[in-house]
Formats: sequence, C-alpha cells, structure tokens
Amino acid sequence: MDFGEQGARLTYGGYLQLERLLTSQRLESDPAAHDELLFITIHQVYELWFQQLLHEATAARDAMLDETPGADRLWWAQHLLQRMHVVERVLVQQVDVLETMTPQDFLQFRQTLAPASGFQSVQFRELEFLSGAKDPSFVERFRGLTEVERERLRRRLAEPTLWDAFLRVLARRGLPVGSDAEVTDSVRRAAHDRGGYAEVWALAEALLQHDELAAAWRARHVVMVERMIGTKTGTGGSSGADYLRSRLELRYYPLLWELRSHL
Ligand code: HEM
Ligand SMILES: N[C@@H](CC(=O)c1ccccc1NC=O)C(=O)O
Repeated sequence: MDFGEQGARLTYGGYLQLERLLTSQRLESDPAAHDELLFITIHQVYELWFQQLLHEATAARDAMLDETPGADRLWWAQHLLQRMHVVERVLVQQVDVLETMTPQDFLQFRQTLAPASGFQSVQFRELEFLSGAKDPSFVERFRGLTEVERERLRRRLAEPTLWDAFLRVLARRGLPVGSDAEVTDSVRRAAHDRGGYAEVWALAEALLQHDELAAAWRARHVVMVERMIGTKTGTGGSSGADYLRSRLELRYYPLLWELRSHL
C-alpha cells in the first residue's frame, strides 16, 4: 500500500507552508511564560480570519457594484455576507479560549508587549473602513506602521465601502438615494414590499447582521479586557477599558438601525 507515499509531489505540509506557519510564534518573555504561546496563537488566528473576511467583504462589495447588463450577482454578495457572519461568530466565541488565561499569568509577560496593542491591527482597521466606518485619524495616529501598511489603509479610505455598494444596488432598483431621508424611505419601501424587493431587503438584513456581530465582538472584547486588566491603562497608551467602552456605540449602518424606529 503506497497510499500517502507518492513522494516528490505536493505534500500536506508543503501546500500549507507549515514550516513557515509553525515557526512564526516567537515569544517576547524570557524565561518563557507558559501562556504566551496561547496569546500569540489566538492573535495569529484572528489575523488569518481578518484576512479571510477582507477577501469576502471585498468580493461582496464588488458583486454589488457590478453593473454589467444581465450580470446580476447580488446572490453572490448575499452568499459571501452569510459566510462572513459565520466567521464573525467564531471570532466572538474564540474569546473564551483566551479567557482560560488568568490575569496573573497574563501579567507574567504583559509588560514585554508595550507599546504594541491590538489598536495597531491594520487588518482590523481595514475591515472597519471597508464596512463603512472610515476614520482617517486612525491612519495618522498609528505609530510604527510600515509604508506598505499605511498604503493599504489609504487605499481602503479611498475605495467604496459595503454601504456605498448597497446604495448603488438601491439606485439600480430605481430607489432614490440622494439624501439620508431618501435612503431611509427606500429601504422602508423594500421592507414593506419584500416580494418586489426581495434581494434588496435580504442585503439590508445581511449588512445589519454584519454590523451586529462586529458590535458583539467589541462588547465581548471589553469584558475580557476588564477581566484581565481591570482599570489599568492599555499597552497601546489608551485609557484601556474606558477607551474600548467609548467604541461600543460605533455602528456601520446607523440608517438601518434608525429605520427600526420608523417601520
Ligand atoms: C488579554 C487579552 C486582551 C487584552 C487585555 C486586550 C486589551 C486591549 C486594550 C487595553 C486595548 C486598547 C488599546 C490600548 O491602549 O492598548 C485594546 C484594543 C484592541 N484590541 Fe485587545 N486585548 C486583548 C486581546 C485581544 C485580541 C485576542 C484581539 C484580537 C485581534 C484584540 C484586538 C484588539 C483591537 C482590534 C483593538 C483596537 C480596538 C479599537 O480601536 O476599537 N485584543 N485591547
Ligand atoms: N493592549 C493589551 C495587550 C494586548 O492585548 C495586546 C498586546 C500586543 C498585541 C496585541 C494585543 N491584543 C489586544 O490588544 C493590554 O493593555 O494589556
């Protein structure tokens, strides 16, 4: 039986670049703190999922923007947004794994991390920008960004968001999008004529779900932070949990939330 022994061809480890992947966990603590491997692994897994989410969100946006006559790809945008929701639920649940670390075990290596912090996650900020929450001040406030990273953020600031693409979908369906009031009226019309505007309403709900899951992650993250460091200031130089609480109100699609009060 030579199953699995065909040699000299593509291998599992080669295909997945495991040599690079599994040697990319370098501890800062010396002597090594037991829990630092978990801390690095969790963050690397987050960044891999962020990369996947950016891949899906970019394609969903492009599918909504596609104006090629006869090439209606809204079903594809919808499919990708649903996948994003499932990944986003994983991101929220994954916090449980990190919470198996006690605060005193975290403190064994926490001081070696400063001034690094999740605040500097470029992909996290790209996701916020692409979703619709563009804030150029983040690009300026970022310390220690490489030129490539800075350029990636600038490009995300310049390109259309998921919300911009959704507005194009409304306009193509003959629904006015000239002002916030018009957009709200248009989505309300879709909400009350779901037979006539099935895809529009489904996309609005999928965007709202994406927004809700991002809010759930922020809420989960801040509670973990309180559990780990209480009211201490962050390694990134912010006030810590207070700063993170100020971010809880962020919504990507405020009009979709306001609509709820006027349906
Ligand atoms: C022990 C666990 C963690 C603690 C104590 C913690 C703490 C903090 C603190 C205090 C901040 C505010 C910035 C600062 O001054 O440092 C922050 C921001 C942030 N953290 Fe964490 N964090 C933890 C785990 C994670 C994980 C696993 C991720 C996943 C990638 C993450 C992603 C982020 C992001 C994206 C921000 C920026 C949020 C924003 O600006 O809205 N953090 N974290
Ligand atoms: N900001 C955290 C440290 C931390 O969690 C962290 C440090 C370096 C890289 C990523 C991190 N994760 C989230 O902020 C703290 O103040 O304890």
